[in-house]
Amino acid sequence: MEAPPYSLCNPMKKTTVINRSYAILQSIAITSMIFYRLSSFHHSTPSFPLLLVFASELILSFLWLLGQAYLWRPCTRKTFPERLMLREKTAEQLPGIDVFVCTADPEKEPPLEVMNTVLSAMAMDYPTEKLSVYVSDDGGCALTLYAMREAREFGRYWLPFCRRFGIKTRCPKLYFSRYDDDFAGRGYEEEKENIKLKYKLLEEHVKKAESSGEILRGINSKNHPPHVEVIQDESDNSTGSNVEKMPRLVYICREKTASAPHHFKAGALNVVLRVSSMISNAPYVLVLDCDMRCNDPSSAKQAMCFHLDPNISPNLAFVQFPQMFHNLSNMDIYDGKLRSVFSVKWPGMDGLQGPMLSGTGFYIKRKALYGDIVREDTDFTLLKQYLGPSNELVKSLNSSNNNNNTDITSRLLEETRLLASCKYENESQWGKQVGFLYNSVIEDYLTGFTLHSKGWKSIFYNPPRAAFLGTATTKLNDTLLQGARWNSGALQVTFSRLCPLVYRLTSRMSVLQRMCYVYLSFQPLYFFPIWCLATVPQLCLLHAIPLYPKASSLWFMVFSYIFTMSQLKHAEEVLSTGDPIRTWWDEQRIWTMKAIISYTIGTMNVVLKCFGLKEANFVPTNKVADDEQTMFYQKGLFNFQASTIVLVPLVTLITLNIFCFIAGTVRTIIDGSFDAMFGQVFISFYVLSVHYPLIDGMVFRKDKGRVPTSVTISSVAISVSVLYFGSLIHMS
Ligand SMILES: O=c1ccn([C@@H]2O[C@H](COP(=O)(O)OP(=O)(O)O[C@H]3O[C@H](CO)[C@@H](O)[C@H](O)[C@H]3O)[C@@H](O)[C@H]2O)c(=O)[nH]1
Ligand SMILES: [Mn+2]
Repeated sequence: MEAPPYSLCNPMKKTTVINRSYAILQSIAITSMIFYRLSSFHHSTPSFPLLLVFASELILSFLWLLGQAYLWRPCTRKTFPERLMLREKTAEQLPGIDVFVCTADPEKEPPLEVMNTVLSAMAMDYPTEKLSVYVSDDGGCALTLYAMREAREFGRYWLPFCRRFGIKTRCPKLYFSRYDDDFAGRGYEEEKENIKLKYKLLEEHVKKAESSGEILRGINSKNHPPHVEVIQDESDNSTGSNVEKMPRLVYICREKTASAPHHFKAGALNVVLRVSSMISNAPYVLVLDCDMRCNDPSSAKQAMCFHLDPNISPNLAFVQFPQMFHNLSNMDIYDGKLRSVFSVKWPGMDGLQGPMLSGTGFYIKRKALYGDIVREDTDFTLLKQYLGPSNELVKSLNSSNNNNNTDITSRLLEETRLLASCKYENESQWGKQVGFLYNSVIEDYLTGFTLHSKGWKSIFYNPPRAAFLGTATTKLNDTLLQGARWNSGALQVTFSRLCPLVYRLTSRMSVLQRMCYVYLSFQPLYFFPIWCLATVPQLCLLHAIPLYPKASSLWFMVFSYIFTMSQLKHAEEVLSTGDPIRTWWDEQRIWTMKAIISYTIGTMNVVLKCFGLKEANFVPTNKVADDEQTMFYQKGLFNFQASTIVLVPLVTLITLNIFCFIAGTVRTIIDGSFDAMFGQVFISFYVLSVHYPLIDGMVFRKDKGRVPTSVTISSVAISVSVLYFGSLIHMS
């Protein structure tokens, strides 16, 4: 009899039926709409506004069509780590895992938080000698290094405590804030108090070091030599059997100079990839952002249920866990949890070739990152052309150094300085064909895409207990600017030779899988239809130019069917992922805001970059919560303390819609043209009701989070000019 598998994959049958029926009916409706538009053009030459609206409809339809790929074949998975442990029997047989934790900015990413992430990773439920944790510090900050040393010392108490009492929340800060483990064994209470005191002390140490400022003097985050340090303390040298074994902890600060490009996170990850190959060279790598604490110590074993399954493993590149967050409010007005990505799109792709790489929370096969070139028969010199000048690195490819050599020779440590230097990658294929790719600030998307195009598969695993918990953006400004960075990254890919629409068309990637990739890289294009639909029908309403069929006509049914069904589908999706119906409405709003701000800024950045007017940039998101901002977010209130570039367009559009709605409706009533203008009245009504919080912020709110009066005034001024120019167009 065949042994039971380590994991199961269940197709979501009911969802599939709903999704496909919706897709088919909606395609018929969309085709009819396009037919209606084209045949109406046949009768009379279309006006400019009508052309804009039609172009918008075409773009929306194109993106809609691509989006259906995510819904075609969704599935869910289950793992059985106990079976794995039973079969692999001893810890010896488990493969090594190297955990990479990236940090870049000690102000936005406080070392205390990084330390918590590192501790949670070191405390994972995995054989100690098979686990190494590497911290990549792009900030070159001595405080971070100091915090890592302190963390390791604290780990001596923390790790045994977690193991002894089977604590599930292994991130100290989270644990002390919620104590949700229902353990009450002998000695637990006492130990808990004990360890809590130690943790407080640790926090104090780090805070003191920070406030003394001593440690931060002379640090330059853009210019510093490489520094690799295997963190050790006295107990490491003692051989007593009562000394708790600890996973290895390595601090890496790569060299940076102002003149050499450092390629942001991808560059950092590639350095760690090389350096770790000298030290532990584990066959699997877990990548974590500095705020992504491990929340379930068993995630490594869960991932191994796939990586060690002989039926799945040969072409499996990575197992992606969803990003989840510890600081979400019940009223997540900014969609900080990225619901549609991790509850709909990724499970959908899981039924195809697998989810996209999502930056953090994935277990990836080291070999997959080294690229096709790494085969046994590849010539040594060719390998060096790919991997750069280090012989040691090339040698490491075929050695399965399983992380149990405790002392790393000084020669290898010296080699790591070379591997972490700026010039190392010159004339190699790092970032082009090897490691994490550089063409875009969304290195994850791009790297995952090329892996899939080479035939690798991936798996999405969403376990009952969140495996990792990060910090979600809880400010309007942060959310929209983060979205702008992602979307300029996406568009960078669209405009490059790696554009998923055309790259390696003959590869083994399925059409549906490709559609998913194309969707994300073309998504910034939403900016065009959304801007158009937020202005053109409204201005035309004001000037009594009808853009839609009469409400009483049959063709109007087509338009209202498309709109209603897409809303119902969205609502159905929200409810089926277990969210309240309010989320549907909130998502409508934040999605439009993203289209207006993030997609637009994202597109502008890429255009400016094409003309050499702007450099690609990766400004890390803020991970420090201030009380005021958290208060607004927790209450589900928008915080309009945001930069002008974010606020002015939004407020201007709302002002414009208010004006057009009121004046336009009055006019249609006087003219008696309600039948012809109903569609447009409805659109502006819809815009205003979805974005009511903006009106509230402009007119009624008195608190600090309201829309600043200066913004309202300038926005009113801009909308008046738009109205004026709008009427000029009409006259021409
Ligand atoms: O020059 C840099 C810039 C950033 N980072 C690190 O990259 C991580 C992600 O940065 P963050 O500011 O948190 O960006 P997010 O937009 O929240 O990140 C999401 O989007 C990124 C780009 O797609 C992915 O890499 C991330 O994993 C994903 O969580 C953080 O740990 C940073 O420290 C570096 O190491 N070096
Ligand atoms: Mn982040």
